[in-house]
Amino acid sequence: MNFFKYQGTGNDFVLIDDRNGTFPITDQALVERLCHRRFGIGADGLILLQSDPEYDFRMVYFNADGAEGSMCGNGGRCIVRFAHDLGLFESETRFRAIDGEHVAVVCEDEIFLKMSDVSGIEERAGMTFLNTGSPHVVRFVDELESLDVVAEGRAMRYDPVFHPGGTNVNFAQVIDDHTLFVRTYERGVEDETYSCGTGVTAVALVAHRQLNMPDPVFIQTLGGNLRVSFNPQPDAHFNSIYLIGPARQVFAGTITV
Ligand SMILES: N[C@H](CCC[C@H](N)C(=O)O)C(=O)O
Repeated sequence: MNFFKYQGTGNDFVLIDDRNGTFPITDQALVERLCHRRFGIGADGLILLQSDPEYDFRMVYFNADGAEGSMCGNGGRCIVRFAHDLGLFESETRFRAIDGEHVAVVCEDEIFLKMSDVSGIEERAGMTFLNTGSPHVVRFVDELESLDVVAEGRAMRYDPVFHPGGTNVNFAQVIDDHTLFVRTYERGVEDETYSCGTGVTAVALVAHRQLNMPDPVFIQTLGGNLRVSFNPQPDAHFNSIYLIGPARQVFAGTITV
């Protein structure tokens, strides 16, 4: 089986062209092994590109633990680049993911990915929580570089108010009037990743709502820079949300197990 490896701001994924639908989709142990950084290829997740009768393609995303995940923003940008590399579209595409339809545009190095509309921001047990396709807590801190993101993130990730699914946890530090530095503890990877697309989207919307940060919000992550553009609506609803940043292929190979 052939595979490709892509990364978007250091969030890395195994991409498989599964348009013939032969990937053993229920084999969670196989996906986990392929994502393992010692026993496999190594990745934060695995994504299948499948055929869809109504769209250019369908995205099926698995976290590194082998379970099918909710929406992945960086993975979404990576599969758009993959579909573009496969010649499935020229500059603009429509595809289906677990949270519904997405449109995206390839513009040189950058992918503009339209995210699902957001229908509110909640306070749960003192934590700011919203769903951008995946569930996210957003917490602003002063000293992000020295923060123990894994320990602090894990404590909230399993908090009973987020049962049964749990949540991803983002920590953000204000850099200037339109820029944030963000680090994320990702559920399903159960570790800090270099960047999380649905996470930085969540942070940008909360920064607009709570800190009046204007559109677009610029985000620095451990793996590079992203920006998030949006159209604010009453009651913390948002539409026309775009996650914008680079995504590229880093290698191609053959799975032999
Ligand atoms: N890395 C992903 C998030 C995956 C979401 C996953 N960790 C979950 O909530 O199941 C992103 O760029 O949006």
